[in-house]
Amino acid sequence: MTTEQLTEQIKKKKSFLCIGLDVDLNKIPQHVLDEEDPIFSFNKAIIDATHHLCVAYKPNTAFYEAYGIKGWKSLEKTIKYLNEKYPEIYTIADAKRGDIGNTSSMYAKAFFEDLGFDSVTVAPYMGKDSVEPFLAFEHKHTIMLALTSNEGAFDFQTKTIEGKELYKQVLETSKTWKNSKNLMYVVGATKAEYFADIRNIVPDSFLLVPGVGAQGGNLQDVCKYGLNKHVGLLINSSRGIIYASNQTDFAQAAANKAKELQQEIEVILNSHSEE
Ligand SMILES: O=C(O)c1cc(=O)[nH]c(=O)n1[C@@H]1O[C@H](COP(=O)(O)O)[C@@H](O)[C@H]1O
Repeated sequence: MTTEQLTEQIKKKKSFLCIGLDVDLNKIPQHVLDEEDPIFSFNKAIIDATHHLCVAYKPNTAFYEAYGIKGWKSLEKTIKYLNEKYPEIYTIADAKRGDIGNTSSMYAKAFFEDLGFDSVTVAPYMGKDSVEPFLAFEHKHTIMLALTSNEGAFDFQTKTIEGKELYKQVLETSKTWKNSKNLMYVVGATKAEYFADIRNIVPDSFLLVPGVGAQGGNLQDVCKYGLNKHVGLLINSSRGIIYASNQTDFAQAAANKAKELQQEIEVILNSHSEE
């Protein structure tokens, strides 16, 4: 999916919500555990109940890899279901990959070609030749970690090196890479005070913003400086939506939580379009 198509969906659905499918078998309702493929059954119910309220889903691959081959199969079934039943939905494989060039090419092939995701998250630590193999894929996006939501973001990302914070250097340098038009960036919702500076460096890029809900980030604070003229934001919530209930009403409870966020987003979008 192109960024233009994603923006169209955001305007049509009045939502830039991304729902994180971080499925933990210890947290899902007991009756779903009796199904043949509990992870897929859980995802399918959540997707069917929430697809009209969001524009994207982001399975974090750790939650699938943790269950071995079975987990990987559940991930494959989930992305296939999304691509077949809801082709208008944008999909993100949250895998945080990145390695020497030929290895990165294989990671890109796995997520873009084999599984058929629209995008994948990557870490920038290994530099240009570790990210460019992902960027080579036409109509696919590489979502690079810029300033993450966790406390450890202050260990390296905000450190000043040769007069500039590292996360700023990552953003600036990545703009010089081949096919950089295929880049999006991860910025944590817990880092709202950094959005103005980030938007100065990447005014037109999409930002994937995790950390609202369970991690305490605030939607209004993020939107104040995070929005750009095309909207340019995807706000992710995982636990705050999918574990709203662990009873038989779990899918409806997730939809209610998603609806709360979507309505908040709709108000923001309406006032943004009037500016
Ligand atoms: O790349 C990410 O999505 C990510 C980056 C980041 O800085 N912080 C962060 O929480 N994430 C992911 O976003 C999701 C957040 O989940 P919740 O805190 O449950 O909403 C998890 O899958 C995290 O791995």
